[in-house]
Amino acid sequence: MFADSAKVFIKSGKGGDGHVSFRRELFVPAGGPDGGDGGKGGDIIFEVDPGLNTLTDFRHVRKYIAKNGEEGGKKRCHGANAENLVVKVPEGTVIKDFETGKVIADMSGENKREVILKGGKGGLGNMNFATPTMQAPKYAQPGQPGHELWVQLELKVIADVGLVGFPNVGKSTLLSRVSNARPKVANYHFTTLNPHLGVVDLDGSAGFVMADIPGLIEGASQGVGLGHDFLRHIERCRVLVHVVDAAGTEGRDPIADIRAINEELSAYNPELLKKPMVIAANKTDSINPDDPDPIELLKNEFEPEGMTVYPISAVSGKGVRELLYAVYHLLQTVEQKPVIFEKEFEVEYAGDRNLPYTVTQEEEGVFVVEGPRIEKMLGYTNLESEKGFQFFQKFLKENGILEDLEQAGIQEGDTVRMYGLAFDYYK
Ligand SMILES: Nc1nc2c(ncn2[C@@H]2O[C@H](COP(=O)(O)OP(=O)(O)OP(=O)(O)O)[C@@H](O)[C@H]2O)c(=O)[nH]1
Repeated sequence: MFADSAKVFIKSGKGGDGHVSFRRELFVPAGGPDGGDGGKGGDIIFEVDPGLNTLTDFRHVRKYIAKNGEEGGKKRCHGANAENLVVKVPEGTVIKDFETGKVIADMSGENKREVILKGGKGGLGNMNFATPTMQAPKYAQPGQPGHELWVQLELKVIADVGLVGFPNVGKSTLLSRVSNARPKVANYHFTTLNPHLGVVDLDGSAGFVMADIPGLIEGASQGVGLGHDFLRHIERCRVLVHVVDAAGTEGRDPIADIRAINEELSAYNPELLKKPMVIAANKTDSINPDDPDPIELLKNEFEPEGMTVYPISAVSGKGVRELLYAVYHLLQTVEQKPVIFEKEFEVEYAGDRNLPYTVTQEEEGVFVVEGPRIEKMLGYTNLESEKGFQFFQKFLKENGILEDLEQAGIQEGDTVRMYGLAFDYYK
């Protein structure tokens, strides 16, 4: 069974307590303190395992608890550090705080391993606390507690091309025809409960990954039906193929269907409409010749908007090759921006709601901050000045992202472009 989301509990280990003890030696009546330090608690680390492609295992094992550090011992013995607990996830797993929904980590691209919860530090043993005035300290530090959190794991399928369309228009049939994927095909709605991936192989050399994004219906952007679960998968596709039932076999109107789907896409994330789209006008084998030609109608409606219409029959295979080559060529034209660093974060606004922002590193030394209200968060800061840069750093620090950015290599003098609703600013 395929699972693309799971809720799990994670907990890092507590640090071992420091030890209180005194040297006991023959003929040395009052030996000094020799209580050792406690060991560090285990971290919770998430790591990408390229062999995994589902979150199914997390439906069975839902608790991941790292071991505690060992207590310090006498004779200055350092307690053992606990082993870190490494949780293996498929590439494309997004880890969110279950309570707040805030993204903690996105295990995609370069990000293959990330410490999600740090184990507690071990406490210092009493050997550390001897001073000239207090030569026999009877206390040691306790180990620091571990951290615990419920996290939501979500798997974003990374496909080059996404098939979108209402149920029963023939998406599964098309995907199974053109790829090695064999999704279930049946004549009832929501046949396909999982997004299916298929590798489309064109003449053995060129190819791409295509996903059947099932269950997209009106209201999906509000979570109706399988709603958000599937819209999420579309975000990373580079090209979208609208599959419609050109024959209108279930009384569907292909033009209205495409408009409705685009509205759902836009309501979920307006950026989705910027992706290149083509139309696969399916079921041409059952078009009623007495009706007005649906292909012509679709062309007149959508080609002026830049969406090319390809008449196909997924069942007979007619027109499918032309569609695939067109999609392949379109993919070549879409520039794939390598994102070096990407982080989502939220900023409290007007005390009662959080606004979402992202920081992206587009290339060496160029960072982009995007969000709804840039001027509110930074004022009219001039980043060129040292003061401006410090202000920006402070802002990033307060929002918990400076550390990540420093790791990604941000430094004074880097370009920071900021895009907001109110104004665009860049140095
Ligand atoms: N006549 C005809 N029927 C087709 C064609 N393509 C698909 N069908 C039929 O349409 C029905 C639905 O096809 P599916 O491939 O399951 O549709 P889907 O869009 O994947 O549907 P969901 O999985 O519910 O989202 C099936 O009965 C198919 O046999 C075609 O080119 N011509």
